[in-house]
Amino acid sequence: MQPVRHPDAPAPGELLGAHYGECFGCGGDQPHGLHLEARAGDGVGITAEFTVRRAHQGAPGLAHGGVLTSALDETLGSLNWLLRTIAVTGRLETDFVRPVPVGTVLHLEARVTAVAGRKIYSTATGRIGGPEGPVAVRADALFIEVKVDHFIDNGRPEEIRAAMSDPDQVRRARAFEVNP
Ligand SMILES: CCCCCCCC(=O)SCCNC(=O)CCNC(=O)[C@H](O)C(C)(C)COP(=O)(O)OP(=O)(O)OC[C@H]1O[C@@H](n2cnc3c(N)ncnc32)[C@H](O)[C@@H]1OP(=O)(O)O
Repeated sequence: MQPVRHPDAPAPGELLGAHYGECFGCGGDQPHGLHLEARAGDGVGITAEFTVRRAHQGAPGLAHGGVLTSALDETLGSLNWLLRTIAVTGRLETDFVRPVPVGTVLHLEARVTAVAGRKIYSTATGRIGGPEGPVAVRADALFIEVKVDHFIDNGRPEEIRAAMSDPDQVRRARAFEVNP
């Protein structure tokens, strides 16, 4: 099925903000995290930027492939905001096309390609040298829709308790509420 942008999705161009302050991908409270900033795009699409820092190296002066995959995963996960669905990564296949030096701004773009029941198919690219620059990484993903209980039942209790007692966190979680 063709993906459908939820009527209450953030407007195109709107900065999405972090879904969880401790998230390695987007959280502001993770000193070595990616601090990825995502914006709603047109249709069921997202754009995001991530600056590769020293803490993200694999080889001298180059980004670690797993970190680049994390940036793609986070960007693809941000598509949840547009579907207003809670979904987790089930499968993620990454192509590394060009090396990415430290200091690079990775310009990411992701979109949902199809939805089939609980399965959400999506694709993403990361470009260097500008939003129209050459593709350095790309990924195809399958996200699976879950209930909020997925996190409550599986997360370590102390973090779950802290998140549930934080009104800001509860407000952010509501943006992902399952469609009525
Ligand atoms: C804004 C938010 C940002 C978030 C960004 C970061 C996103 C993440 O990194 S999330 C963290 C990483 N992911 C995880 O921890 C998920 C761990 N895995 C799980 O919990 C489970 O395997 C889960 C929930 C994905 C699926 O389990 P379950 O709910 O029992 O579903 P299940 O019935 O097995 O599968 C549902 C469908 O998906 C398919 N499926 C599930 N996993 C896969 C897979 N890996 N590959 C292919 N297909 C799969 C099944 O075949 C099934 O298809 P169908 O309906 O056609 O029969």
